[in-house]
Amino acid sequence: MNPLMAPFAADARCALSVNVNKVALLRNTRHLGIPSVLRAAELCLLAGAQGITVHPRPDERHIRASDVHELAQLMKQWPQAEFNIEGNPTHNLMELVRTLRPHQATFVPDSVEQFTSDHGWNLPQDGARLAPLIAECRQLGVRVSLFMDALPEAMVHAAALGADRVELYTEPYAAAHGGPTQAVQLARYAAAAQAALAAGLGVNAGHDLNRANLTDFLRAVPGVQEVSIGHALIADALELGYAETVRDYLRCIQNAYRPQ
Ligand SMILES: CC(=O)[C@@H](O)[C@H](O)COP(=O)(O)O
Ligand SMILES: NCC(=O)COP(=O)(O)O
Repeated sequence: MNPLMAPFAADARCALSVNVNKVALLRNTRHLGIPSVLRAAELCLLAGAQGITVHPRPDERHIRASDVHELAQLMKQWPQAEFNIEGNPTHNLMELVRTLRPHQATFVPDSVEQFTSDHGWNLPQDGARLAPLIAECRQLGVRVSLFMDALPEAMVHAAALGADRVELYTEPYAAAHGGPTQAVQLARYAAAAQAALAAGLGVNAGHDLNRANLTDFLRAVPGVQEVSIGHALIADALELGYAETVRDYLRCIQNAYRPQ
């Protein structure tokens, strides 16, 4: 085995799920099939990532439905790792979930041509549309996570809909990191996570997390079971390679649980 690929003793408390959207974005600028989304996922898993995330958008600007099918096949070779498919369940997500039954479906309230995700569900307002789709996923054996702003009062509504987890939308924290409002933001996320845990939900987090802001986030926010990271991680990998980059993110997670 290539020594660069030796397994990394990752902290099991918080899984790193690598979002490979941006590999597909680069691939789609030619008709050559490079860089390979499948190979990227495989290299990240070999380096110790505990999951792969994709967010196939309806316009297929990056991840295509065919990528999701191929990745689902690949994931069968990685029984300890999880496959997380994100998207709007009223657009293209449910068809993929019904066919492929990933470990987790993350419901995101994006419009069809959304530039990137920038808000969570509005609960209880969106609840009536979501409840039957959540129930269907759970019947299929697929865990449901709802993409949510860090609003403690909304967590009880997410639990009442039957969701298993929430994914806290972390862009506002990432934007505040290193500035005067970082502590205020972290307190908001900690309160939202506590409310989610108290309501019986698991807690995921993602959007604009990176090597600079990840450890501080996990130190402050209790019970985060999974972070899904794509944009910054794939950008880092262009400089460092997938293996070194994934390991560096796993180190950031480990450091969060070390005594300070
Ligand atoms: C829900 C979420 O935060 C991510 O899925 C993010 O939206 C990635 O999507 P893009 O890669 O299209 O920006
Ligand atoms: N759910 C968030 C995700 O998958 C990746 O978001 P980003 O790191 O690309 O911002």
